[in-house]
Parts: sequence; structure tokens; C-alpha cells
Amino acid sequence: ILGGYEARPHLRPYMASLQLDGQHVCGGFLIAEQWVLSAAHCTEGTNGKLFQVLLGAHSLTEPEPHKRLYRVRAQIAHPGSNIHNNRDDLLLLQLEEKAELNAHVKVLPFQREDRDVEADTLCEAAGWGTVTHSGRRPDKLQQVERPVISRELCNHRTRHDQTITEKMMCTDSRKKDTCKGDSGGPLVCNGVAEGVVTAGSRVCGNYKKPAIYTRIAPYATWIDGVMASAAG
Ligand SMILES: O=C(O)c1[nH]c2ccc(F)cc2c1NC(=O)[C@H]1C[C@@H]1c1ccccc1
Repeated sequence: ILGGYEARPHLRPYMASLQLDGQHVCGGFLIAEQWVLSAAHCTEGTNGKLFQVLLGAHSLTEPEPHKRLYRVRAQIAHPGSNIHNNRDDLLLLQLEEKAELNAHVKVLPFQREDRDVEADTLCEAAGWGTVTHSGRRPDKLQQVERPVISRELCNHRTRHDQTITEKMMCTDSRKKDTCKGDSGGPLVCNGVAEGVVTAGSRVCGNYKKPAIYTRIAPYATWIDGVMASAAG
């Protein structure tokens, strides 16, 4: 998160850190007791290794009472996701067991009504992604508030030039922005997860390249189907 600030500890009890060998790779968030939603691109370069999911954390390194690392039983990338573009950039992770819910670990509801969030709506993003242009990695969860920009502006020739589909949304990236390592985390508008930070590599903090999110509502049926079919 560029231009943001340290989150109030455990005010975002749905936040997940996707880790490999104890290292934060991407964000994610709890959408059900045994399911985390993140971004498919985050699995690139992991050559099939399964993530571990850290829940209930504020600091990535310090011991905290409700912090717990969960093994993943299954990782399901959206069938339409691919390395060449940001389309269908969603990843569902089934935890080995149901997460123990408490004040520090909670499910975040996602938007099911497929309607665009109005431009200028202030939304929030949080994550353990880079906090400087030189790539400094924070230990504690950061957050930032960003206004939604219209798809029309985001698709302008000088911005993302017609690559933003109706299943994506954008926020202004002037100075304050999401960045590498924040991918997979939720864009929360009025207390509901409306989008997932896309994990395609993009420059951060440059107003000419707005942040891109996968809208969740268009995928509600896919998400429900995967969770229902894997229900043990
Ligand atoms: O965040 C992303 O957009 C993204 N997309 C990817 C694709 C492949 C892939 F193997 C990883 C990623 C990845 N995350 C990262 O590189 C994470 C490792 C870097 C990081 C940044 C800040 C704080 C901690 C760790």
C-alpha cells in the first residue's frame, strides 16, 4: 500500500496473508469459514506449491494471540484466468479445516448484486504489500482510502486503453495506491467487498495507471458453485 497508514489492529479481521515458506506473497480475505478469496496471478511462479494462509494477524512477524497459519486443502483458480491478461483473476483457497472465528477472524460479505459502484465512491484497500517505490515491505497491515473512477475514464487511451471489462473496476492511483503484495486483497466499499486487487504486475502510485480490481458480483455463481461442490 503506497501513501497509506498502519491499520487499526484487527479492525479488518477478514484479511489473509497468503504465504510460501513463511513469506507473504499476496493478500486475500475470508469469504466463508473454510474459504479465502484471492487473485489467480499470485500462483504464478509458485510451480504448484500450495500456499499457507495466515489469519487473525496484524504483524507478519510478532506473536499475536489470535494469529494462526492454516494449511490449504485446495486452490482453485478461475478457469478463465491466464498469465497474459487480468481477466478472471480470482483464486479460491479451501482451508484444511474451518477457520476458528473470533473477534480477530471474521468473514467479510461480498457484493452479489451485479451493478457498478458509482464513480467517486470512497472505498478502502488494505494489505502487507510494498509501502515505497523502492519496494519496502511492511510488517504491519496497512490501509488506504481510494475513490472509484468510472470505467470510461479508466479505459481512456492514456490510461488502460480499453482493457477494463465490465467485470473489472478501477480506483484513482494518484500517490495513494495498492501495490505488489496487496494483490488478492479486497476493495471494501460501504462495508462490502466489491473487488479483488488484481495481481498482474502494474506500476503503482502513477495516476496514469489506475488500480484495477476484479469485480466480485459477476463471479458470485462461480464462487458459490466451487464452495458447494467441494463441501466435504
Ligand atoms: O502482488 C502481486 O501483484 C503479485 N503478483 C505475483 C505474481 C507471481 C508471484 F510469484 C508473486 C506475485 C505477487 N506478489 C509478490 O510478488 C509479492 C512477493 C512480493 C511482496 C511484495 C510486498 C510485500 C511482500 C511481498
